[in-house]
Amino acid sequence: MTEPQPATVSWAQPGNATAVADHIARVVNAPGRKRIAFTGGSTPIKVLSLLKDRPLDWSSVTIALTDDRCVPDDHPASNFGKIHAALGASGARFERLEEGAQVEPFDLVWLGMGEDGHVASLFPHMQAVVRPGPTVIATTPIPLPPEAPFDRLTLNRKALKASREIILVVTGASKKALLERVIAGDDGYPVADFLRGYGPPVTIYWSE
Ligand SMILES: O=C(O)[C@H](O)[C@@H](O)[C@H](O)[C@H](O)COP(=O)(O)O
Repeated sequence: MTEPQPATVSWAQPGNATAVADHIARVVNAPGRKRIAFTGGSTPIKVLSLLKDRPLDWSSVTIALTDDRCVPDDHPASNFGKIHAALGASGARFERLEEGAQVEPFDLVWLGMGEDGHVASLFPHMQAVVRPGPTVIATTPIPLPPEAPFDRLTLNRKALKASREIILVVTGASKKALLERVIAGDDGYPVADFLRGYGPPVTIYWSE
């Protein structure tokens, strides 16, 4: 087991959806089998449609989710539903979130971030079933966010950090300002654990 390293953080230039799709395509095209954890939320929609239209060979890829809302796959809030709609016919293998399941390491973890600095479904305030090791846990945000008022399943911190690298894809001035505060030393947000602790290198893709 390699010694944990302090996380390094870099800002991609450009940080737009095309650049994110290029990064993911490089991982997909690498030799051998790959595991990629996809974020949920609305930011990925543009990247997913770019990836869907690219002639990539997904047959060696396992697509996992960083987290999901506890809703049926055909519910508009389902992260699995969104990702499967874009890549379900790609030939990739899909790995569902199963509470308590041990999670294998990833080649790439793709995170988004909420305005409160949450990543995956690790919220500043939440009920959470704490489990040892890299695993899937159940969380309930406190308060329930109006845009997605649901219980969640999420990879825990250890599972999210068990990756060769992390990309953090965010839009808008307020999220950029939050990240700059965290990088400058503010530990008051869940994202801080990934930018200032020990863990894989993080590339931030930011756009307006
Ligand atoms: O299920 C979710 O909501 C996500 O996994 C979550 O962590 C998301 O990345 C942020 O909430 C940002 O969401 P937006 O991209 O919609 O701003």
